[in-house]
Amino acid sequence: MAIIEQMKKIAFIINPKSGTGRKTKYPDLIHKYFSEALFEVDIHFTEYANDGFLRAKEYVAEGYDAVVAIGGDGTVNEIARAVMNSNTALGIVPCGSGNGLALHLKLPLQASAALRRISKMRVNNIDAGLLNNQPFFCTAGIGYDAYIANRFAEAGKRGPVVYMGEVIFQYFDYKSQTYKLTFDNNPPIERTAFLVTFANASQWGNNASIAPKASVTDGFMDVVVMSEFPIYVAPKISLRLFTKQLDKTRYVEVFKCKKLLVERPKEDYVHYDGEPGMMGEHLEVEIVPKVLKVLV
Ligand SMILES: Nc1ncnc2c1ncn2[C@@H]1O[C@H](COP(=O)(O)OP(=O)(O)OP(=O)(O)O)[C@@H](O)[C@H]1O
Repeated sequence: MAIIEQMKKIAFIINPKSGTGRKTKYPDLIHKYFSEALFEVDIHFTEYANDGFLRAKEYVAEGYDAVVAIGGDGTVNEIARAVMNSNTALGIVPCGSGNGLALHLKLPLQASAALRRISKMRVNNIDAGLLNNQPFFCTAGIGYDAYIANRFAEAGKRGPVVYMGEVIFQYFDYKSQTYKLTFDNNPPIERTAFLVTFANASQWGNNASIAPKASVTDGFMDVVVMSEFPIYVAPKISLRLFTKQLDKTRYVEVFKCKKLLVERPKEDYVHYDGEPGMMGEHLEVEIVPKVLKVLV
């Protein structure tokens, strides 16, 4: 961990659509913690999806020391993608529905506390994941969680209540799939799985610890393969998910690797940091060590 000295230029990108709370309070709060004497501050409210990525790229080109994402994991992903492999650090003020990376990094969840922490400008370098070259920083996945991410996006409403509703009601319709998995240089294995999560960090968000032992600085990805389970064990699995013991259930296998090839029956849903997407039957997932500077 190092301290960035003479930190001057910091930008804040606010996603007004993230989570459920209003974002109008942020400019005043930011000016409270980032005095003009010490910081050159710029604030940008996103106007459309991917605006955060494009604006953050401009901040990188303009030599900003940090770009702070004020939003959920989708906003964090957009800005992290833009600043990775540069000298610009990512800051996070979590205000989404899941806040997976912020929770994994144990960052303050409350806005004032998060801004105060960011103003200290402490930097750590973390790994990133690539799913068919699409960067993710927390988790990406296929199977049920990807299906849910896509359903949640289609629901048009945000928030944990809508999300949990999707998780519970879609369970009954979802059919597990068979995947061929090749970890690093090992012989391929086949698994029929309810979901497969590629974890750089431990969290899906909301403290649901899908890969309790995952580290964002170890240069490895934890791959969680969950097989289909009878509905009566769902409460026990949920309990283990929220008590960081999911790896102890017999429906879960965890593999550590740097690279994974997945072959699946057809083009299908994926998610990266909870963002919905569609990809082909061949997937290549890998970890790229220490490519993102984060304010911790
Ligand atoms: N102004 C905007 N209008 C519409 N969509 C936007 C806008 N700005 C950003 N987005 C998109 O909003 C989506 C959701 O944002 P984000 O993930 O930050 O919030 P969330 O879904 O509420 O939180 P979480 O991911 O933690 O559950 C992202 O896909 C992002 O690209």
